[in-house]
Amino acid sequence: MAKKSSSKPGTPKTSPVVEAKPDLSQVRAQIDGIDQQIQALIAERANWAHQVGKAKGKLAAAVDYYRPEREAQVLRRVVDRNDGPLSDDVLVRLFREVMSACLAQQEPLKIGYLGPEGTFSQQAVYKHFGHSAHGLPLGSIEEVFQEVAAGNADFGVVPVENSGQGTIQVTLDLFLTSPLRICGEVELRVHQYLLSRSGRMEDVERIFGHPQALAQTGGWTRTHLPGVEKIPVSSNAEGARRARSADDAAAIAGETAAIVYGLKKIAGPIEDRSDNTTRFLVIGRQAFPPSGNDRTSLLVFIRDRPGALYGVLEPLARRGISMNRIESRPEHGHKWQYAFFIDVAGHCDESPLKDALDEIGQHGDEVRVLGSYPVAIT
Ligand SMILES: O=C(O)C(=O)C[C@]1(C(=O)O)C=C[C@@H](O)C=C1
Repeated sequence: MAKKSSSKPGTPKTSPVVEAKPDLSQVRAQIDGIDQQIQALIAERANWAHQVGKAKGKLAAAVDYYRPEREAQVLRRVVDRNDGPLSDDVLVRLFREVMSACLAQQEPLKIGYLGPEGTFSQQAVYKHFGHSAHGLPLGSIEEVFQEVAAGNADFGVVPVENSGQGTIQVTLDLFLTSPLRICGEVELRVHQYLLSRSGRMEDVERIFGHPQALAQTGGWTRTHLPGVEKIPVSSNAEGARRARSADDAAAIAGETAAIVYGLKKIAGPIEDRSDNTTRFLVIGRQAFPPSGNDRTSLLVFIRDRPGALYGVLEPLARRGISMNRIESRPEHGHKWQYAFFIDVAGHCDESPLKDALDEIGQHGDEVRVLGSYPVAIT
């Protein structure tokens, strides 16, 4: 949240007086002047960002110029400086767009996501990389992993968990065999809407939606549309696409899908939980240095012996390293053996996490660092 405080150096002396009715043309003249300054400063910033690019030397592609740890530091400073009236979310969004445009001066990043256009994954891509990145809609989460691994996309954005519905297991399972690294996380507040061609609730006899979307809105649909058929599809956007071509069909999807597929809102937001949030991971081919507030995702293969899991967790707990997630999945090709996905605070190159990982490694359990990355900012 934006912090309220008394004015500080740099606060414009021309802030509008609220008591008297201001003169519209005078106020607009002020805004014109400020816009001119902002534009000049953005151009100056873009020139400096170009210099940074040169300072990095001759690199092969856009992906080589991208620095998520630096972007996180810039955005944290934006939040720290914010005295309102705009919220932290809004300011972070604006500054992300500026950095996205600055980076795209070299060449836009190519980001794979679960398509088609209009999915929440696409929203997560633009939330994290800004609109100067080039989104690449793909057919499945597996394809996102494949295209990043093959170098056809610079990064991928894949859903990993929802605050109400839990883990997206297909994503975790792909990490069991993939060489890719986790380079970031994105949290997206998910608002679901009932959408249709006509916008009339009385026309609806069938509802298309991704199984997660149908589950997130189960309470609402049972109350308001009891007995209506629910048809699971591969993505919310696919549901919107199908609803576009039938009078008696509706889709449950986000606002972006409504715009992309030309549907009207019947109702919404209709998610049962008001804090409905999906967490996405950014996957890439390289590791990045610490940003100052990082999280690390570990994949631990534990051999079948007494106290094996304790042996992994104890060195973390002893050093006061907080763990905010642990999840087990059956190991591929090893019946009744489990792999543990563990998220902990800190960066794997820094103490105390580095020391804990060294100690765990000495027990003979296989510990893979899937990635250390900046904690999501707003
Ligand atoms: O600082 C850098 O390394 C830059 O390339 C500049 C900049 C920015 O616009 O601030 C742009 C892209 C990077 O991902 C990080 C930051």
